[in-house]
Amino acid sequence: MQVVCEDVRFARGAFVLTCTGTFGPGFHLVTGRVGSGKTTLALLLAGLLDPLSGKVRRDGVARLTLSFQNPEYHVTGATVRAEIGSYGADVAEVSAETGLADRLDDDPFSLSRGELKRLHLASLLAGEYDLLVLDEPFSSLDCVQKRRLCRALEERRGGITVVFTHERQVLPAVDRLWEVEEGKVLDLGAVPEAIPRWRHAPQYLRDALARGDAPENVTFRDVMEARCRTRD
Ligand SMILES: Nc1ncnc2c1ncn2[C@@H]1O[C@H](COP(=O)(O)OP(=O)(O)OP(=O)(O)O)[C@@H](O)[C@H]1O
Repeated sequence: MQVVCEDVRFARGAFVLTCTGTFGPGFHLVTGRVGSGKTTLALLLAGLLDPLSGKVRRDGVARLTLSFQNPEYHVTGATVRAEIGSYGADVAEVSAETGLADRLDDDPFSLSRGELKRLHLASLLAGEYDLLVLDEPFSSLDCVQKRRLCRALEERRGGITVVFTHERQVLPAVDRLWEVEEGKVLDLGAVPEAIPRWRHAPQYLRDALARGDAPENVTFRDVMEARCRTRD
């Protein structure tokens, strides 16, 4: 199973995105500045945009989904109950997990942005996908929810998970790092070898590298463990 970008080129006015690379099974983290082309790449990977030239091949991918940054884009149900059901997810489970058991008959648009994001992600992650593309899944979540989301993503087995994010504090452990620089998609390689090449690395990771520590992954916990190892 893999998503292969073969000489992909996409343009909108002056903006051009290019990508050659393979998203294999595992967890991919894609970062880049505002407007660098992350959402464009997410849409191309999920097949919601077609390249102008080149090809996005989805080998062995039968079930795929894309989570938009704005949870409102996903709403189709008139009630929270109907909304959870629209994903094919278990209403009791998802409502308990999200603390929305007493809001089942409410309009999803009456929820706060964070509540709606949580509802969307919990409903979505109840499903199984060969390719799961998440655009800014951490936005609108508090720290506790971000950590829960990291755990849920890390626990996924099999398939390809691609997370596009600006998040700088709470990150999941990942297998491969990518960066988008002004439309150019760069495969930095597998973690941990890719970490020193990561220009968008959060400050805690930069500090660790500057100290000479060698974290095994990108989470704050990995940095703390590397610090302990170095001191030993
Ligand atoms: N529908 C559109 N029409 C014209 N230009 C667009 C359109 N959508 C995006 N763009 C432009 O394409 C470029 C890349 O946008 P994209 O949304 O992929 O960036 P991004 O890295 O996801 O940004 P952000 O971090 O703000 O989410 C930007 O310059 C953006 O203004």
